[in-house]
Amino acid sequence: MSHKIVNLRVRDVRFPTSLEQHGSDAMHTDPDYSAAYVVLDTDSGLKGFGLTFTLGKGTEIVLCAVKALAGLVIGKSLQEIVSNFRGFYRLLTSDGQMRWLGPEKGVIHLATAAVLNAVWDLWARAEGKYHGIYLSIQDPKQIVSCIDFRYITDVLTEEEALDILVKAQEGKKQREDQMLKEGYPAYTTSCAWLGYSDQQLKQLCSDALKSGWTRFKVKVGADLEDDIRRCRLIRQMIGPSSTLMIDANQRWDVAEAISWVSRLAEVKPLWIEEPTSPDDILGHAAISKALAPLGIGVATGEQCHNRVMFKQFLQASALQFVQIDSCRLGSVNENLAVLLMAYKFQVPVCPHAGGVGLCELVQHLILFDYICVSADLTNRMCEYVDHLHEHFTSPVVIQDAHYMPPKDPGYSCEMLEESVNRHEYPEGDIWKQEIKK
Ligand SMILES: C[C@H](O)[C@@H](O)CC(=O)C(=O)O
Ligand SMILES: [Mg+2]
Repeated sequence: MSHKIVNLRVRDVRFPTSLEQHGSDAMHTDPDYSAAYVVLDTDSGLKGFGLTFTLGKGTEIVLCAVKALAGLVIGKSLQEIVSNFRGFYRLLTSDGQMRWLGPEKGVIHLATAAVLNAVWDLWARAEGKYHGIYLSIQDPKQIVSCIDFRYITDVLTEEEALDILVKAQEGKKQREDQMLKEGYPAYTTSCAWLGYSDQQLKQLCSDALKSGWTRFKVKVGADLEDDIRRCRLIRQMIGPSSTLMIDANQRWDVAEAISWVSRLAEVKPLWIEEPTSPDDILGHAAISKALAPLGIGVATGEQCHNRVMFKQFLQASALQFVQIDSCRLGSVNENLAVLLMAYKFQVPVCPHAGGVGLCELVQHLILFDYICVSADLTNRMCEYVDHLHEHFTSPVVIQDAHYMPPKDPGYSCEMLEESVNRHEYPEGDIWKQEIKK
């Protein structure tokens, strides 16, 4: 069946997370976790669901961008798209007029991610395989045919990518069985958003320890003395053998980042995440160099907008942990390119998932990375945040601080219709009540 796409719908879905300071950090003090939510209808009745993540205000702009891309999608059959997925990716990202809005960055790229995520969901559903994306694309040749290698062939050619994937076929079945049994290691960010009180932080941390969590991320960057107090508190609670990461969400200049993080070295963070502007590759390289003697790495990627940026971060040794994002990059297609480049540079991938639906999406990518690319779990873990999963038809399953492989076909980002209706902005009940206040 060809599954011709006959319609694309996009909705503005917002959750008032700022009311309780969930998701708050040094730069985003009041995020309302939100999404531009895309549904593709086909002539066969099969649907594809996709989204891109936003923080509330401005989601309507992403909706406009999705609508601008719709004309490139409607009328195409799934068959036509996946038989030349690289070409389709390029059609969306390199339209002769629209590429001026990016290219491959900002709102238009977020919109591209939402649309392509829905196409991947449609594909995986059409394949009907359990365990989602990573089992839907198996053949190394098919995998590389989804990637646009333009701008990255100086570090990774199609032939090299194919070679990596072919070599990783060895042991794939064992890794798959291992994941089905044990799951993929995760860390939690949900205990220590910046807006949480010490009391809340202690309670959440103690609950997380009881549930088996051993890896924790703490938001920092607003006030140094506060950071020292909060990080000491967490380190004391989790003990010396648990892993601690800190995240500044781009708060500092380069020199400030170095001196601030040096003061926090006593709590032994594994990484400092987004210490400065996400575009400052050489700044990150300087921070990496300065913090290496303290045993602290630099992690970044949640606002790294395309594969070219990741390429340069890797070339410049400007990061020690690659944080891919399922909605910032151009969907699975571009994430595949980054996973393969990270493998080539032997830098571990630890995906970003703080947001609505990101855990659901990114679990597929990291399972793919382990099973089909890296075959390595050293220094690797996937972020988990404990918010809003109840709004999805196939929410992530966490067992003993591990992501268990998804069981339903698809890309796991279909939301419950009732949740979408209630949270649609500004007409949903939730927002009508909020606006009345
Ligand atoms: C605004 C988001 O919650 C952001 O703080 C998430 C993030 O940086 C992370 O999860 O990492
Ligand atoms: Mg972060």
